[in-house]
Amino acid sequence: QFPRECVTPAGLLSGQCCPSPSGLDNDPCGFAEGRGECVSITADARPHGPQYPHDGRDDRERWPIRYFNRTCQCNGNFSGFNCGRCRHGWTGANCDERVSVVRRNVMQLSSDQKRAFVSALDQAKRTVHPDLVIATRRHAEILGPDGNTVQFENITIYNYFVWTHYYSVSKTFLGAGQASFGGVDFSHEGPGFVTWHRYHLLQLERDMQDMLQDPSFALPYWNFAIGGSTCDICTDDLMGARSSFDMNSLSANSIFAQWRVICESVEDYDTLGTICNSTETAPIRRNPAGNVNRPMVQRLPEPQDVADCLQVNAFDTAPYYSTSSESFRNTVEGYSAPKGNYDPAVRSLHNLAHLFLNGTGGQTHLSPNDPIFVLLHTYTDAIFDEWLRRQSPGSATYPEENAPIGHNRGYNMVPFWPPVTNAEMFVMAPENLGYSYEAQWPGQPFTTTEIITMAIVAALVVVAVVFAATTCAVRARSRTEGHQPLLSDQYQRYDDVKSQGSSPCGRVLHHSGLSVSGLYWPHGSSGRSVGGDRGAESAAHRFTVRTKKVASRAVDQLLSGSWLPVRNCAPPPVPNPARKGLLCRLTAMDGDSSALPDLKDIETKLGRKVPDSLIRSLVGGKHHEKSAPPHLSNYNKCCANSGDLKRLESKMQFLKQEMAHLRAIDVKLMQQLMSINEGIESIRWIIEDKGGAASQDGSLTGSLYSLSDSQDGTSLRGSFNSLNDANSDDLDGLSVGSYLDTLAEDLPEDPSPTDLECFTEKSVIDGDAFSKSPLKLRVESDEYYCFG
Ligand SMILES: O=C(O)c1cc2cc(O)c(O)cc2[nH]1
Repeated sequence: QFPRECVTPAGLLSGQCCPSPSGLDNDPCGFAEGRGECVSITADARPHGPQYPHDGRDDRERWPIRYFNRTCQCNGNFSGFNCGRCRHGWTGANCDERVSVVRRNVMQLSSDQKRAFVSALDQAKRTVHPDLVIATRRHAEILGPDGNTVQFENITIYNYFVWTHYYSVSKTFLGAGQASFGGVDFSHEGPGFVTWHRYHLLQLERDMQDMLQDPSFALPYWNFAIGGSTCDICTDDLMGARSSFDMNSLSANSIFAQWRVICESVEDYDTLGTICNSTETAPIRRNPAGNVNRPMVQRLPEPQDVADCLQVNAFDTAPYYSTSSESFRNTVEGYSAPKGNYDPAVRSLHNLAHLFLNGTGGQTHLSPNDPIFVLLHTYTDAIFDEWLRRQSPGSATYPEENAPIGHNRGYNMVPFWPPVTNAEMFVMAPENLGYSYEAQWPGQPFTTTEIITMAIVAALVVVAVVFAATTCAVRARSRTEGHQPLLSDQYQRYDDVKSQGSSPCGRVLHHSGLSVSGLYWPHGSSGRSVGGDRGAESAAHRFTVRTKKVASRAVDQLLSGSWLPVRNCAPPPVPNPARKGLLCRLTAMDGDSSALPDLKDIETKLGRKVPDSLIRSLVGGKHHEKSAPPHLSNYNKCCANSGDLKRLESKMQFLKQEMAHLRAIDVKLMQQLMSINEGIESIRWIIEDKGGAASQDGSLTGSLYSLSDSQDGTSLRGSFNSLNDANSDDLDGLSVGSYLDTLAEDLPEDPSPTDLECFTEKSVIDGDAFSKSPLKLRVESDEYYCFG
């Protein structure tokens, strides 16, 4: 906590700690070289939160004024208790060269790197700190019984790391015979949690760099958010496996089995007012996932917890304590649920990782004794740094006052020396502190902008698909019509195609209303709105509902190949044999020319030619397929009779009906186009409104997948259902990619028309769901599209 050279009786009495980096007298803080000067310490005097009601009783109040009130203030990038070194991130004789280290995932280190790291920790555990010593008595007793024997002692680099943590969390001693006050914590349960531990790690890293004489040494991190109940770093090449003999101990093959903890005598500290010293006692205890009394701490945090936590925007919220809700700090610390809501029963992220260790690492006054602490906290710091990177908060984001004692922005963090405030650590590490993390962050839900972009792209795809399908259908129809005038031509039903045995899809086509209806969006049928609200639909809601319907059916139909029949099932182009040949055939029917109409006469009356298809149909009706090619001259021999004329009239009547039906289909097509247009308008509405359905949940899950649909007809491979089920949306939380993966897995590689036909019949037509579905009506209606 304090430089060795400052803790003399004279130094303590003077309250000044301004050593010289060169060891020269009268050169405090390297003043002669322009490094720094000795100045009065500014201690935070702003009000702290109500948690601590014992002002004046604790040595840590207004740190470090109780011990020293003057320190070195260093110029430029000079730093350290005597301005003899550089600020973090700088190096060189003049501290004007940038330097940075990379903290990496400990699991991804090579065997040699792991060995080097473990060895470095062990060396730190055995190497006396070169500069700092620790107080072993409270300030009131710091000069010893004789008033001249300072109560400080040396401590190793690693134990100093342990001790500082202990000192920051220890209770306030209120006097012999009185219970110590535990409602105080200078490094936890407040905004300073992240800044305090950041500096704590920086100091250890720097001390180890000096010890190793390796400025590139970087502390690795443990990604503890891996879920499950396995401690992956608890192996003998890293932090120590479990002992085969004692499940609470470390394997004898681990170097850490030799370590002994400090600061265990918490009873003494609290009742006698003593302070932890450097005396090592018992081995480390650890039993990962072994707390049988608390199932909640038997599993590590999940990756999603980190993603969720990073989505919490506010750094901290009043009362800036362990009860804060919607606070990033309280969430990463682990007193809130990962999404930020405070729940006293919850332990998540950092806290959960501590408690998971279930032993030395799970008790605040002891936890750094387990070296896992280092890795656990570097990862916590990495999350903090990622949050800083995403949010780019100004210093004002950090509360200036009313945080628990020790946690205000300007408070000097206890018990570090030289004084360093929380604010100084509330900065992005790569730019300001000379280190960065090589880390990948779990996927996050989509931002509003991303959702809008995806909605637009999805809508455009749907529009393109619908247009393509429509064009295809129209082309197929026009091919059928052979570019002949509708009124005078036989319009060939797809049923006919099937009956001619030309397409196995014929039956499917007959039931095509199922999917054709899916392309229509009657206002009255959009049914349930999000969350079951049956109130008036907003434009955004209509858009999302429709986007979902169309997208789901488009995906279903495209993936199942049921749109392919637009190509496959379109009636094959009617061969266009020479008209002359056809007429000849008419006259060659067993010589029964009286059975045939006088087509030429009819043509004259109508003022136009009799369509080929009609002629063909007349020929077919007579079943004279094998007739020899007739000659046109024979045609003139044909005589009309009234029976034929009646047949012709009824044919024409039928054609008129068909025409009317076709017009109805054209109207429906127009309706589709209008609906698409409406969808586009809705998108525009969302973009202009900036709120809308897309931001209701702030995620794709919320805006696209939680859509509802009143139409719950069964669909091919069930994908229709999963997209449309209003009440149990199985897709919540799934990505589009994984949903499509699922679809793709479900589908046969090459769905044949026969598959489709069978499926349509069994699952759709006969199924109970179908009989209840409003789609049934459409299935029964005549449609000419091939949407299966
Ligand atoms: O109970 C907790 O939430 C808990 C335990 C524990 C131990 C530790 O060393 C910490 O730094 C935090 C902490 N929280």
